[in-house]
Amino acid sequence: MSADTTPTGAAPAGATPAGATPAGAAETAMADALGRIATAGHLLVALDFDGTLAPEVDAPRAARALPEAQDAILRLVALPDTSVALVSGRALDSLIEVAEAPNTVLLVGSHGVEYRVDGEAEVSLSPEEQKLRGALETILTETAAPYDDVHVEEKPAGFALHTRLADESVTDLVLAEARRRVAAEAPAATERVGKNVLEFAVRSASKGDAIARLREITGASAVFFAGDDVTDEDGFRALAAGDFGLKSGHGDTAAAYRVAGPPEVAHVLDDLAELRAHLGRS
Ligand SMILES: O=P(O)(O)OC[C@H]1O[C@H](O[C@H]2O[C@H](CO)[C@@H](O)[C@H](O)[C@H]2O)[C@H](O)[C@@H](O)[C@@H]1O
Repeated sequence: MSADTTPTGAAPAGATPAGATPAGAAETAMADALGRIATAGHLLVALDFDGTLAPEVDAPRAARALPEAQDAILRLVALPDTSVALVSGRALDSLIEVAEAPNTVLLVGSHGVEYRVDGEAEVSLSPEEQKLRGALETILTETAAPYDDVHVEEKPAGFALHTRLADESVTDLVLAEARRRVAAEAPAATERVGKNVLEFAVRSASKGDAIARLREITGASAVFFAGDDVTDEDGFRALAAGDFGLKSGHGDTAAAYRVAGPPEVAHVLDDLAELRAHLGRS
């Protein structure tokens, strides 16, 4: 395998393998597992976007998948009995803008709230959800307003507070104030924590729900899922025996395998596309 793995260990999905296995053994175990999943009867390749396909950048609209990752996705989605899905925390419109993916790639936005699976997607909120979303908008825009380096991202079912550009003391203040007001004024909201982002939403769907739904829609016999952030852990926990979970970067994880970041994820996808194109399927 050409992927430059940072071997934090290999273990069944659901385990936390960090540091459990010597470097060479982990790399071999990962190569073996990739070889096995490449032969799945119907393979679903589900991929997080930011921090997995695309390196992190300060402006969310500027994020793009690495060219090698984009190329591997196009090769995978062109293979028979192979589905590719992007499973992102971004609003679907934002994902469509940055991912530049063909229509054959399935898209899941807002951590499992929005789907582009068969035609146009639309999120229709109930009156109660609209009211809750309105309360969240007020709370988060008022909380961010005093700070130039904090911005609010609008999503169909919620809002995200971005603090990447703020210093630590401002970040601490803003997050505490947002949580205090949401607890008091919008307690039904779902909180999601990510890298320099705190989101509140009116729906509690997760990437685990998305993996389960995509597995059903595609009829996949095995799932490959790669992600980097806290919310991707729901996706890793939805994997089963015979699936393949790949963590991008540092942090505790339920994924069985880990690489250093987006360039290494792209190498693994390249290997997977190559293997699946040339191996028979089971
Ligand atoms: O599930 P993902 O596809 O990983 O989306 C998670 C969040 O990604 C975006 O924010 C993150 O990436 C930005 C661009 O690199 C970065 O500036 C920000 O600090 C990160 O949190 C997106 O803006 C969010 O809506 C997603 O929830």
